[in-house]
Amino acid sequence: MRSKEIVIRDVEKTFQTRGGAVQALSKVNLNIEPLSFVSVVGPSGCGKSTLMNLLAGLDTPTGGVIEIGGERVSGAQEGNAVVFQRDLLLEWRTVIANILLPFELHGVTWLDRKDRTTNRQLAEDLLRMVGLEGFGDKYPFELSGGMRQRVSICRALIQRPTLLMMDEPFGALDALTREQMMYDLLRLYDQYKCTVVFITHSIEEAVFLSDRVLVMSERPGSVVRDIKIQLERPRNLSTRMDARFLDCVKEIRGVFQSQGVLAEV
Ligand SMILES: Nc1ncnc2c1ncn2[C@@H]1O[C@H](COP(=O)(O)OP(=O)(O)OP(=O)(O)O)[C@@H](O)[C@H]1O
Repeated sequence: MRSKEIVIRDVEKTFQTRGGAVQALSKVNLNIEPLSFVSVVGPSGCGKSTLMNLLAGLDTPTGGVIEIGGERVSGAQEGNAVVFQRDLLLEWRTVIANILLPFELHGVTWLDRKDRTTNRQLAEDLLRMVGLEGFGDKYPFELSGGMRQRVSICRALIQRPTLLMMDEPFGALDALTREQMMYDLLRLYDQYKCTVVFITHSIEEAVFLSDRVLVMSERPGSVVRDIKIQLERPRNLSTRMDARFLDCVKEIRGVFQSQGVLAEV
């Protein structure tokens, strides 16, 4: 399956809570090109996860429409994969069995010997790509936080998604692991080409990874700046010293400062 254009038109989301209505999103308008890597940054609580949940079909907008390849999103769609901040691995399954879970959920028979061999090979290839060769028979509790998140990324990619959505996937990791995960993710993106929508609090991470960074306002969130990142790929350590990288980071900081989200002491 091929990645398709995403169109988000006048999308709004209001939650009805016991304390009253909470408007999370206000008139979000966006087009996302197939195969692009788009990051979303914004202040805490501005509606980033809400937007991703709507895109993933895990919730429905209270206004506007989201279309993927011209079809209105209504419910989880084939070809979509989501990685959350918490890895959500099943503790009683080995690493390989966790990665192969989507096949079982989609009804591919576990007993089919040929599928089983091919899929296991795919899982092992992915593990090798994220530096976890030989860890297939371990259990999640035997892995570090970074290793666990690598496994959950493998589980998403084994489905060969056309749209990969990642909600703060490195948010719970230490700084060094987080940096390594960025390099790993770019390698995987290069190999497993698909559209990526990536939510992060880190401006540097967003600029380093993306073709485009969308900056959201405070709640009710909407897109207040759409920045094209014109840094060639493959990106590496020296990209982070590039004047254009630093300019983009500065521009995004400037947006937050002008909104009063970031203040200097
Ligand atoms: N299911 C829900 N019911 C009620 N309110 C909700 C629900 N989900 C989110 N909200 C509210 O919507 C707003 C946006 O939440 P959301 O989680 O999308 O923000 P976010 O930008 O992802 O935040 P963070 O960066 O802190 O993770 C918040 O005020 C939140 O309290």
